[in-house]
Amino acid sequence: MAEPKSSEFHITMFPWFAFGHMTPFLHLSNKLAERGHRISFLLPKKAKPQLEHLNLHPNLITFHTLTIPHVEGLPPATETASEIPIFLVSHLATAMDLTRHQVESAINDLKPDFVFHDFSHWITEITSPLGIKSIHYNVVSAASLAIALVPARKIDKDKPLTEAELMHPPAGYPSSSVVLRPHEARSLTFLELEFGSGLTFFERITTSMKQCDAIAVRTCLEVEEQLCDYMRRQFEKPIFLTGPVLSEAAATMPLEDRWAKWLDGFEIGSVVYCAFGSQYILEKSQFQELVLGFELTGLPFFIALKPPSGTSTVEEALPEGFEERVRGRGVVYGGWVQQPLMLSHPSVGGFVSHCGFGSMWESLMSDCQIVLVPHLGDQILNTRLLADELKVAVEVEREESGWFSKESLCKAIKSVMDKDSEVGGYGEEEPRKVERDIGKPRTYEWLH
Ligand SMILES: O=c1ccn([C@@H]2O[C@H](COP(=O)(O)OP(=O)(O)O[C@H]3OC[C@@H](O)[C@H](O)[C@H]3O)[C@@H](O)[C@H]2O)c(=O)[nH]1
Ligand SMILES: [O-]c1cc(O)cc2[o+]c(-c3ccc(O)cc3)c(O[C@@H]3O[C@H](CO)[C@@H](O)[C@H](O)[C@H]3O)cc12
Repeated sequence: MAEPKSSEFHITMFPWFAFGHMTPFLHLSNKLAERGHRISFLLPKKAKPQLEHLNLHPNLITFHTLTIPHVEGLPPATETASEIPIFLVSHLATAMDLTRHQVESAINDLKPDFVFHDFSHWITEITSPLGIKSIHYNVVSAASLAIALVPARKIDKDKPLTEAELMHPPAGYPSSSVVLRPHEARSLTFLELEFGSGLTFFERITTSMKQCDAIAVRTCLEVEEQLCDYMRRQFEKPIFLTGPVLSEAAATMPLEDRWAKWLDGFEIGSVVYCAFGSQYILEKSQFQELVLGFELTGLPFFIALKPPSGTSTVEEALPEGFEERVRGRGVVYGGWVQQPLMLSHPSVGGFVSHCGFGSMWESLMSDCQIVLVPHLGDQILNTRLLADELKVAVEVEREESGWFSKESLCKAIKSVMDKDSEVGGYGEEEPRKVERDIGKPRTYEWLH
């Protein structure tokens, strides 16, 4: 009699060389390892020491490093997207494609049951002949995918779409609120640009999603049911939803003492925290307007942002006299903080976010009121999802040029933080959060 097939799988992870991708792939690996599955995680050499502390199951999750070849146009020794400006990432995609023979030899040696991948459109040429299932795991919202990266979005390399055409969602797109406004259409022009040698971003991702055995998305039905259904119809294949898959490693560490002590000095739910993710850098004038907007609220605040362009510290970029005026109630910090722990500190009651997909989930899973200031493509769509479709956040009003004033930021913050306001108003006993209760995320299917 044949041996019964083991229900524990061996899975190879091969994410895009950006921390916004490798980190959620590792969180998913932790969840799968919790269920007894074994993971071989392929990543650039330099990324390994930065991710090791997030590996909660070193007995089951093994890192396999890749040597990233040099590609003309990239600074020497570049291995991840966080080391280069955004306009150079296309060359990093070329470098990723050049690791193909290393990936092929790893897969041949490891013989996994599944390969989870995202930006390697060629992976099925390796997995299919070996009978290995490939899963394209998307770490961005279903909204961002459904509006831009589906077969119904007709993109012809030889006839680029105009901004007006890009603004219109593809045929059958199910939402009238998760859409771009006319002046935002340019945020999708990158779809038609080369991403790696000889193919566009659109071609890379849609080829990968068409050829894989199944698509997975880091989302849940409560938040994106219709959009996931649309994706399933577009690609005519199963869509597996993983839920938000947040880091459990982060929750086990304490918040840095200096920040915990500072926050302890304020009333419950009174401090507004602000951060815009790992990539975006504000212009100096917009940075100054932002901090002045916080000053105007009169509320305690903690801003963790990179120094704006043209400066090397946040201190040198602050407006005249700002530090003295907000001393004791406001911090502007130019370094990295433990965001999930900041959001769960009892004194923090508001989060001003760029709505990157990681921050979007962290804000939804926290008790904070949410104010959104999106900057790039998918952040705008995530913002529309939270503010206009789910109505659990408030978006800061911008001018057509993209500029937001200190007054509009202050107005948005006060609208959610003010006890007497319509959205943020206190009920009988507890502060009433903008309606939000997604409880345990519901997924279509989950890899057991
Ligand atoms: O000071 C900080 C700032 C940020 N963070 C963490 O860094 C992560 C940032 O990830 P986000 O997805 O929110 O934003 P990023 O801008 O870094 O990511 C980018 O790539 C992935 C896309 O989905 C995002 O939309 C895009 O903005 C969050 O998990 C957040 O908790 C900190 O821990 N400390
Ligand atoms: O900006 C984006 C707008 C949009 O509508 C869709 C996407 O999709 C993806 C994407 C991410 C992961 C996938 O498996 C598929 C699609 C985006 O990814 C980002 O692309 C950048 C290239 O311009 C890259 O630098 C960044 O690291 C990716 O996270 C962006 C959008």
